[in-house]
Amino acid sequence: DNFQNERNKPNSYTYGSPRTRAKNDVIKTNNIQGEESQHFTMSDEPVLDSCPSKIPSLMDPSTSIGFLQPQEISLADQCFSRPQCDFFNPFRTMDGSCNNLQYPTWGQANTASTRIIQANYSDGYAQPRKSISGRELPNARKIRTAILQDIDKSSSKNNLFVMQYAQIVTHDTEFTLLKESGPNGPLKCCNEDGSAPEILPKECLQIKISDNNEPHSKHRCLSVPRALDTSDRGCNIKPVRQMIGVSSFIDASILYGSDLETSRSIRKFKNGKLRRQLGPNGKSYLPNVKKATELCNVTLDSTVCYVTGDPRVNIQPDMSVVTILLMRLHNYLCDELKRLNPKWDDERIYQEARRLLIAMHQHVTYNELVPVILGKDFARENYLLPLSKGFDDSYDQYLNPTTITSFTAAAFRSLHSSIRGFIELVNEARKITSKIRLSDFFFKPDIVQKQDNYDSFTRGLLTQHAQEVDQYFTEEISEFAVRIPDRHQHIDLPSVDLERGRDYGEPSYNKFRQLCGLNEAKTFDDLIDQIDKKDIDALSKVYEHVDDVDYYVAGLLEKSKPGSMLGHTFQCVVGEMFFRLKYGDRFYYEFGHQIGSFKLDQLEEIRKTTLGLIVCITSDIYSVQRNMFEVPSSRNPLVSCNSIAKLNLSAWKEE
Ligand code: HEM
Ligand SMILES: [Ca+2]
Repeated sequence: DNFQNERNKPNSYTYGSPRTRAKNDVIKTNNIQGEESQHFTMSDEPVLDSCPSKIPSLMDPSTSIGFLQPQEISLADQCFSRPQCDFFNPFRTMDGSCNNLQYPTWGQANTASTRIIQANYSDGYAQPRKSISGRELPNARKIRTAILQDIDKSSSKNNLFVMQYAQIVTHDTEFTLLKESGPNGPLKCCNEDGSAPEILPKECLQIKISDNNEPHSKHRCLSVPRALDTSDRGCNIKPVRQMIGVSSFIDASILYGSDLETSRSIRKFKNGKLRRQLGPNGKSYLPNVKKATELCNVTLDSTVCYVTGDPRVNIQPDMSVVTILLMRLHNYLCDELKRLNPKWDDERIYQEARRLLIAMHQHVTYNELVPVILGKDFARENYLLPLSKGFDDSYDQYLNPTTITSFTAAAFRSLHSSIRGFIELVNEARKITSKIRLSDFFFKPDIVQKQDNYDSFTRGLLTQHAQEVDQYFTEEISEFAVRIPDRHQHIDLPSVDLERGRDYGEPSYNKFRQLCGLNEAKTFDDLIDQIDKKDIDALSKVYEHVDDVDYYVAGLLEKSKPGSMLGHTFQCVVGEMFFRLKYGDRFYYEFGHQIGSFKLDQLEEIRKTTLGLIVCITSDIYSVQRNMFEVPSSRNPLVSCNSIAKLNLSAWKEE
């Protein structure tokens, strides 16, 4: 019946379909018309990639091994009741439900993630994978300290804004919920004194820190509560799927919330606006939480801890800064829309401003961020770049946009490697005025609204180099990070990332090689096509067998692809996710002829959006570089905000 239908279609429809070829033509035409030179004037000639990493959706099934059986692809849909959809609603729901009218739970918050590759659990259900020898896999912390050390390697041109916008997109599209996290915070899998418990609670994974390996560490145990999954929702699909706490779509749920209640709690209900507080300097900041939560350890009425659509806003100051940027943008758009349409009521202005902000955010994501992360050639070849004119009519209702486990539990976490341990504050003359140590400011955003720090943080994001995405991580997140404020919940982020992959049942690296069109490695030496010899040696020292190697570790060791921050298999899986988040989103801003589509003149205006313009609108910064994800240089000079065309929203004026 119905269930059977949805199983079969995705594969037969997306693999090498005529739609793919049609799109190819469109892209070629654009190139001839010189769309190239528009935003990336400095872009070099295309770099030939001898072994291009395609994304599985666009691969011929004979090249990519589609490991999942068709009937497994949307298995988890059965776990959740079918929401009632309003077919004529031109606006997105808050939780992402009903985006797909046929499969209305796709992408909905608090439903299960989806898999693109067969899970590997040792019991076929939920227990983490073992070595093919039957023994336990090597300890995550041991791998981390052996291979994922702290070595300072700056990216040559990418700035920290790449890191920050990527974290925004992360929180927009994924939120791993932990088992038994309640009023007391997440489950504690280690003793208070940092030692390892004799008997491990069954909802825990545990990373022991061995005496031999690290005699001087004061910790003996890293707590890793397991992720909430379908079994916790009373649904017995096998193997389990982990729950995702936010709407999968790139819909600014970080700002608006992923449920109706949250979204209403942060609205002002006047002229469409979001609530805000005035800082000492008369500028807008997010409002403070009223009472303490797990992620906000407020002690005084005056403690600054922000409330917005997503509770992770306070995790580190730059995350707060960019969320404030989005809030200011929303309220700015409300003013503009109200001026053009004085008759619109609060609800109408709110929804129209939200729709427009999401479109701008998607445009920045696909036009500016995705080409930097994945490489411009890769983005173009895989239809990820926006068109330069006209509507895109390629919405694919059989493409599942739900957050992919391999993306959230491994591939996209690779950008943790781009984090810097010290954050620079920078003045208008682009001089560094101070530096803060990241670990001093986890969950302490009050620094953001002191003096003109907001602008100084933003300039810092624009001028400070990101770290390279490689096997190295700053100790600020591997040694000095905490999961929640003031609870001595020590966390080693790269170790947890690695362990989280096992928690999610991600198979070993070798399977991803095949998924992404590479040969299966029979021996460690076969990894040489992607990984340097010395790193292969390091892998063979910690792992028993090449089939044991974790995807996260090997992916970090892969040489990056031309023009991309990522290696072959991360580029492939991250590319697949961005492809689905575009063509599987009925409300994607470039689509025409959908109930929520923009008018053509509105779309053309949205396409003029750049991150530079948004920063100029929302701050007291007077100049920005054109290519906002690269540090300023003679090839990427600062330009005055006055020279950047303001948005012209006259196309939003109703008769
Ligand atoms: C200082 C900055 C950051 C901190 C402190 C931080 C911290 C964390 C923490 C504590 C987790 C949860 C780990 C777990 O229990 O599984 C996490 C998850 C994650 N982070 Fe970060 N992160 C930072 C920046 C970034 C950036 C720049 C990216 C860019 C892509 C990113 C991507 C992710 C992803 C994809 C996840 C998994 C999300 C989920 O499934 O919930 N993070 N991060
Ligand atoms: Ca979202």
